[in-house]
Amino acid sequence: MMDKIEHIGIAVKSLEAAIPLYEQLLNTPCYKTELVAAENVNTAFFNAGPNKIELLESASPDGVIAKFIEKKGEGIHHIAFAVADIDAEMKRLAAAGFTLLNETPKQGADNKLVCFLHPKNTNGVLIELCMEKPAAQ
Ligand SMILES: CC[C@@H](C(=O)O)C(=O)SCCNC(=O)CCNC(=O)[C@H](O)C(C)(C)COP(=O)(O)OP(=O)(O)OC[C@H]1O[C@@H](n2cnc3c(N)ncnc32)[C@H](O)[C@@H]1OP(=O)(O)O
Ligand SMILES: [Co+2]
Repeated sequence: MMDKIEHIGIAVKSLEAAIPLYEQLLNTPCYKTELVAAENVNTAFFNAGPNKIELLESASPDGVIAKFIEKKGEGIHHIAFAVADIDAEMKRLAAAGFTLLNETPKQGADNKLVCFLHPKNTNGVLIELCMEKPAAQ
C-alpha cells in the first residue's frame, strides 16, 4: 500500500541559489544536503509539515536532472510515495502493468531504498517509491 507523499522532487539548476530561496519560502532551514553518486545528483532536503521537499541539482552535465532541465526547465521532477514494503509494492505494480525503471530497490537519499516508475504509464508524472532502509542486523 502507498502511504503518504514522502517528498516532492524539484529539479533546480543551482542548489546554492535554490536553498536560500526555499528556506525563505518554507520558513525552515535545509536540514540535509547529500550527494547521491549512483543517481548523479546533489540533493537538499526541507521539512514541509508531514512531507518533504527534495531539491535536485545535476552532479554532471549529462545527468538525468540536467537532461530534464534542458527539455522542460526547472520545476517539479517527481513525486515520491512512502511504502512499508518496497518489494511487495514493486511486485504489485509490475503485475498491474506499470513500467519499473529498476528491477530491484536501489540506494536513494536520506537512508532510503527507492524505485522509479516510468512517467509514460503514469500520465506524464515520474513516480518514486521509497522505504526507510532497514537497520543492519
Ligand atoms: C536522490 C535519490 C532519489 C531520492 O532518494 O529521492 C531521487 O529522487 S533521484 C532523482 C533522479 N533520478 C531519476 O529520475 C531516476 C529515474 N529517471 C529515469 O530513469 C529517467 O530520467 C527517465 C524517466 C527514464 C527518463 O530518461 P530518458 O528516457 O533517458 O530521458 P528523456 O529525456 O529521453 O525522456 C523520455 C520521455 O520522458 C519524459 N520525462 C523525462 N523525465 C521526466 C520526468 N521527471 N517527469 C515527467 N516526464 C519525464 C521526457 O520528457 C520524454 O518525454 P517525450 O519527450 O514525450 O518522449
Ligand atoms: Co526523490
